Amino acid sequence: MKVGIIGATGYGGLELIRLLHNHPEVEKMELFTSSDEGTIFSSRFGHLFTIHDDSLKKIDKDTLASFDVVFTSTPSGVTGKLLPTLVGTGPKLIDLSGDYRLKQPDLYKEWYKKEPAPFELLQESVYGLTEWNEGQIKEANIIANPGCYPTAVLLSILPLIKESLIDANNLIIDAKSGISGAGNKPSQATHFSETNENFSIYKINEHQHIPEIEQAINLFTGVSTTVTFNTHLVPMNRGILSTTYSPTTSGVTEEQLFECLVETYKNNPFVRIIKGASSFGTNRVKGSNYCDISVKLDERTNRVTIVSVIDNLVKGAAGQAIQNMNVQFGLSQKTGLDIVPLFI
Ligand SMILES: NC(=O)C1=CN([C@@H]2O[C@H](COP(=O)(O)OP(=O)(O)OC[C@H]3O[C@@H](n4cnc5c(N)ncnc54)[C@H](OP(=O)(O)O)[C@@H]3O)[C@@H](O)[C@H]2O)C=CC1
Ligand SMILES: CC(=O)N[C@@H](CCC(=O)OP(=O)(O)O)C(=O)O
Repeated sequence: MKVGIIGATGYGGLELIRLLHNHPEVEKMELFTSSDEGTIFSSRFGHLFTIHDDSLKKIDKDTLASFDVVFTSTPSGVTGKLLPTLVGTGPKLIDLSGDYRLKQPDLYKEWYKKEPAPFELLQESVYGLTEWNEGQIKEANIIANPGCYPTAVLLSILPLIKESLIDANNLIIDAKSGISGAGNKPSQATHFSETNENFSIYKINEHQHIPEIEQAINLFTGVSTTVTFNTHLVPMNRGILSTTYSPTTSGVTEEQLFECLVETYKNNPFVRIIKGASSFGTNRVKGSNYCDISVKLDERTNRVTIVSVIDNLVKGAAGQAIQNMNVQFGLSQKTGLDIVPLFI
């Protein structure tokens, strides 16, 4: 398989390179840039010395036409314009940005404050939450890889909403992320002296992943709802922990909630349901494509606490993108992704 990566110099791109390097079906990998053409990749990223010593190439649709798959890992607003030039030229397109996730252009405009991608391509793109959309992903030419937060949130709550075990009209979702979630471009908000020894909430009630979560709940369960969703920055590099608080439906037990998750994901290698955990952290999944989920019912309040953890750069980005590529090409989902978490 011949694979191209646009945005290879970013955090998502670097993670694609790390994982695809060990993918047995990838024979050739070329890296594309909008700003650093001709630079030897390993001269910029020394950890790839002897692993990827080729130069960065200019983004060019005729060159890209000979690839089997092209990953775009670029800031929002880029692929809305770039992908229309690549659609139909040959490769399968897997976009890691938010540009093709929201079906309604007005929602994208409202939450991303940017111009949306063309309407027809928004309708053609397939939402790449692998465990929930395998059938469509298999046939897709354009995959909108989910956001990092929505991946952690949706995997943990969709089964319980679908089986009406929780009250989908009262969801409070509280999520925390490591700083690599913000990408490699330095900013005031991610400056070391302002993130180290600090813990902050940001984009209060305004996060762009709110409409994505609501759209996906509706797509996969048929339930229309609004959610309270807030995000926090944790002074660590990788990892997302999502905690959802929800009232349960009358009479539901912790065992039923647990069994629902186990049953939903019994054939899905990357979702692990953990029984009776009283503590839970992102080091369970660091560097891997796993999403670990735990549920605990508070019988005093009849509210359930649903916790999930992912590595934002793996299951939240590059890993899930490769999982989707595997589905598209008829490979086992685990191909190239069978990685033991780092833990420390
Ligand atoms: N970081 C994360 O945890 C996650 C990120 N995402 C999304 O994935 C995308 C990539 O994220 P991330 O890797 O963190 O971002 P980064 O900011 O780290 O990297 C983005 C890369 O895109 C390239 N780029 C910038 N502008 C353009 C342009 N106009 N045309 C083509 N390429 C461009 C740059 O490379 P060059 O200058 O070489 O072209 C840059 O290195 C984003 O949309 C992000 O929201 C999704 C899930 C998780
Ligand atoms: C820690 C951090 O800043 N995370 C980013 C996640 C970005 C992302 O995934 O945004 P897209 O929807 O454009 O893909 C954020 O909260 O905006």
